Amino acid sequence: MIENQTEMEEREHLANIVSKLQKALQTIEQKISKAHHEIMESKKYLWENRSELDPAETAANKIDIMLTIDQGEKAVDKERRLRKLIESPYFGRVDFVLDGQSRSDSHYIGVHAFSEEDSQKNLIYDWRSPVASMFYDFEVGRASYPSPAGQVEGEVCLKRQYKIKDGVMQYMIESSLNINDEVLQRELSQTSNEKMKNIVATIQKEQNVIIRNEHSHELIIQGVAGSGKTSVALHRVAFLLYRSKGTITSQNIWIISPNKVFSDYISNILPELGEEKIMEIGIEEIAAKELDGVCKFESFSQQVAELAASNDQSLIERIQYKSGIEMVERLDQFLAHMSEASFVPDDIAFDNVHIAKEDIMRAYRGAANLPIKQRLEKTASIIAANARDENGDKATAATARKVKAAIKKMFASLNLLVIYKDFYEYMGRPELFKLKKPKMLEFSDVFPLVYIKIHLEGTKGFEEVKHLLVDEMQDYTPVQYAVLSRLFTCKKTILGDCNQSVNPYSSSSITEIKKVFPNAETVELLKSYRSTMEIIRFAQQINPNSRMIPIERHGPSPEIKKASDSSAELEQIKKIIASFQKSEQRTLGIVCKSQSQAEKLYQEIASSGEAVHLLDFGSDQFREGVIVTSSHLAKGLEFDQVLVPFVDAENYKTDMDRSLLYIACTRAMHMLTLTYSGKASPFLLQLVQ
Ligand SMILES: Nc1ncnc2c1ncn2[C@@H]1O[C@H](COP(=O)(O)OP(=O)(O)OP(=O)(O)O)[C@@H](O)[C@H]1O
Repeated sequence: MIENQTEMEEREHLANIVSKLQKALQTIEQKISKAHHEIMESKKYLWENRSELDPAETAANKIDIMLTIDQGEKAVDKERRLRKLIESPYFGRVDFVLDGQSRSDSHYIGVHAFSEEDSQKNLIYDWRSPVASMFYDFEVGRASYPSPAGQVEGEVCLKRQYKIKDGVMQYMIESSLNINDEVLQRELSQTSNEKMKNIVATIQKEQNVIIRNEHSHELIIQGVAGSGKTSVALHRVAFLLYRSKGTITSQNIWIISPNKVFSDYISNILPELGEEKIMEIGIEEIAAKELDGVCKFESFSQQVAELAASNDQSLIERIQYKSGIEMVERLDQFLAHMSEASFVPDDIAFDNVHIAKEDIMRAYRGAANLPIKQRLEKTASIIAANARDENGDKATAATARKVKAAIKKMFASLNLLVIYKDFYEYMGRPELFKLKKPKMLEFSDVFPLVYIKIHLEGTKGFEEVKHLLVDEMQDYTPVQYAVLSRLFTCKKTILGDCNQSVNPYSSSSITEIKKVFPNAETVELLKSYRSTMEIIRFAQQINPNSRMIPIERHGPSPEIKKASDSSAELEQIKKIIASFQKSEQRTLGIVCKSQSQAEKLYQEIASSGEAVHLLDFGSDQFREGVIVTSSHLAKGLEFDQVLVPFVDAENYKTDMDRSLLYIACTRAMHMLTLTYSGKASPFLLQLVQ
């Protein structure tokens, strides 16, 4: 017999669960208040009796207080989960009959688990539990889920989806093959807001495989724009935290985030899923830490801005040379050469101590697996420890020190910048090393230099990190990956889209990334969930390489508006803003090619009294309303409506411009408009009638 078969029965079941959740909430609130009272009382007791208590008693009381605080914090955490469940206890249900049995068991699936206190019966299963995987992976029919004893086989005899808001069921859908789509459609047609949403209720099968992958040491996710890469990666973190409770905490999972606005945008997901935020770090922070005291460097965004503003061929050549996969090989070849050629031993003869250069070389060769500075240190220590005078007596401490110093001087130069310059001499390309200013590197030199530094000095790395997420993988070069692989030896999830590079001269393809991580597993996501079919088809004309498969969701066709001149274009932009302000939509992104264009346009719009926000590299928050920004900063974000201004032939003409235009257009969920004056960009030729 199937329990809660009719909608009426489901509503009763829901009311029953909500009432149990409320009862559990009351109990936990009482616990919290009791813990609070106990802490206050214990502190009062400690204070009032401070002169009579001996140190052991004081310490014991303090430990008691700490334990109560710890229990209180756990209770507060539980309270938060219960409140969330009361709003929406579950979103799915699978009824499963185990092979060999006749009775089915119902499993209601929610963001968190909930069980009855007395009976310990599971009333709601966590979406990450093994049994819940069937909800994402199977329709009605044969199914299985993993268990410690092996795969559990059986039959799903019922699958339902629910939308419950504020404890009230808004709709309930019986599963058939395309039901998933219907719920998904409803979710996708909603307006955006300033934070990324969780997708637990509608995770797709191909996404679920990635989320639950526990075996890959490196997992590379290549996904088209809007395919849910970032969402999936964050749900994967929540899954890994659930599976590794007790061994990994959110402090052990780090994300290399492209900028602070993006970090803010995604910051909600893990707390919504009942986990704490993970640690984040920017690639430039990593470089700054490694190059502290060595030199300063320009930022990646400065490099992108420079390229977007000019077509400096020698700069492009410098960047391309340092961004290819061959760069790692070249550096390895140079480092192997340098560590041998730069060490020129000589015979030592002082204080009656004689050491042959062959012995010094032998010791140096014996320490070949160490970074150069440590290798020299070890060579010097071994030779000094074995140094004997003419009588066969051990060298004195003072002589040993002199021996050590002499050996270290046998290495040509340990100055990092000198060695880096030598690299280009060795390659016969000295013109490729150009400082931005004295002691200020171009961005493309930063990671080759860090790579050399690691070989020279070694690194402690980031041992506390047990899993690393790298988003926007296409924007990192093979040398950057080679550095990351040395600094972070942990498991990694690397995600991005090779069609969304903000700097095609330094972008990496999957093949290149895989050369650094040869054992990585690669998965591809082709279905795009963010934008309507009309927007996706439009974006595909701009970038014909894109293999996006749109999901069947429709909206207005993107519009290209021509203005007679730039001031008429500005008027058009203001009109679009005005009609957005009157609509139900919550976010309008005005996405310019460069940050300087965004700043200028922002000033022009703001000066006419419009409420607009400028997002720049100093911003740390994504907001609702009208936002003016650049493609570079908008990457990873999304807006209900996108307006791309200045799409004229002068502004959008290079490969890099094409990539930036594609990124801008694929930020739109429901509506897209492009404006220009003069001649349209060649990328719009097929689109402008
Ligand atoms: N299974 C899903 N159910 C509901 N919404 C989804 C699902 N997968 C993705 N989405 C939605 O699609 C949009 C794009 O997701 P996300 O930003 O994670 O994609 P992305 O691949 O990282 O995009 P991009 O590379 O273009 O920045 C978001 O609004 C997300 O909520």
